[in-house]
Amino acid sequence: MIQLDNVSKSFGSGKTVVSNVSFTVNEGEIMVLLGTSGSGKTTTLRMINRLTDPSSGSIYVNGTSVTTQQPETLRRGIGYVLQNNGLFPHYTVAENIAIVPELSNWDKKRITDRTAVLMEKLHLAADEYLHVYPHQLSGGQQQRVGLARALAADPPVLLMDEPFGALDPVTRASIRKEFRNLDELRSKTVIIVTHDVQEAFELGTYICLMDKGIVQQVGTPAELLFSPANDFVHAFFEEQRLLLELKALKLTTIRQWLNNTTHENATLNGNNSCWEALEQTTEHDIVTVQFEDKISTINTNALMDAVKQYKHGLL
Ligand SMILES: Nc1ncnc2c1ncn2[C@@H]1O[C@H](COP(=O)(O)OP(=O)(O)OP(=O)(O)O)[C@@H](O)[C@H]1O
Repeated sequence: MIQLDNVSKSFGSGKTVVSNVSFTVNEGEIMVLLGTSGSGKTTTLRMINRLTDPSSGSIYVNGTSVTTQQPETLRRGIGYVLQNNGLFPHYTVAENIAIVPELSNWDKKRITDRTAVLMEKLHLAADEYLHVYPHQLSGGQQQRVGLARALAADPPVLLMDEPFGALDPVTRASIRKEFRNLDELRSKTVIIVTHDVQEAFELGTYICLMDKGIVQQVGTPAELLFSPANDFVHAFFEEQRLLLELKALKLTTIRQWLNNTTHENATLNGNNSCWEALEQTTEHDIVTVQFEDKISTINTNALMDAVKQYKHGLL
C-alpha cells in the first residue's frame, strides 16, 4: 500500500511544483498519474522512492514513513521502471535481471529459476536472449527486460515512469496488454506515470489527474469521464471522449440494456470493457457475453445502443 498525505515539493528557486497531493493506492491496484507536461507527475513518483524528498507532507509505503528508512533499504522493496529502461549496457540480460536478487543474497538456483519464469511471462525466449547485451535487443525487448528486472525480487511496490513511452504505438499497445495481464500484479501496489490518456484508461484502477502540481481529481476512469470534478477534467478528455467512454465502461454497467438468450460458449464477461466488446463485434459480427445473472448476444448496434441508453440515464 502507498499513501500520500498532503505532499508538497518546492525546489531551490522556491517554485512549488507539487502542491498538497494526497491519495492512497492499495495492493492489487494501479494508480495512474496523468497530466500535462510539467504537472509534477515524475516529481511525485520520485518522492516515493526518495530520489527526492518532499518539502512537506508524509509518504507511507506499507504503513511505514519513507523518510524513516534508508533509501537503499526502501528501494529494495520497490521495483522501478523507466522510459529508457535503465539497463546496464555491459551486463547481459540475465545479469541485469539478477541485480536485486544478487544484492539480496539469493542463491544461484533461485535466481536462475526466477529469471526463467519472468522471461517466459514476458515473452522473451531464454535460449535466445539470456546471454545477450541490451544493445542487441529491440526497444520492446529491452523494455520487457527492464520490467523483468523490476519484478525480479518480487517487490510489493512497482513505480513506473512512462514505461512504454519510448516504444512505437503497435509495440506499446501489445506490451501494455501483456503487462495488464501479468498475474504478478495482483499482489502489488503499482503507480504509473504517463501523459497518454488511453494508457491511463487501459491500465488504471484509479487515475490521479494533475495540472500545475495540483491534483484536479482522483477517481476511477469512469468517474473522471462521467462525473468530472471541474472544467479542466472535463476538457482534458474531450478530444477522445467516445473512445475513452468505451474503454472505461464495463459491459456489466450496461447489461440491463442487453438481451437475454440461452446461447452458450460466451467469449466475454461483464468485466470486459465495451471497447473490448466492440473490437470483437467488429471482427465476428455477433459475440456472446456471460453475466452473473444472464447471457447476452450482442452486435455492434446493440452495444452502441446500450451505451447510448446508459449515457442518457446519466443526463
Ligand atoms: N531538480 C529540479 N530542480 C528544479 N525544478 C525541477 C526539478 N525537477 C523538476 N523540476 C520542475 O518541476 C516541474 C514538474 O516536473 P515533473 O518532471 O515532475 O513534471 P511531469 O509532470 O513529470 O512532466 P513530464 O510529463 O514532462 O515529464 C517542472 O516545472 C520541472 O521543471
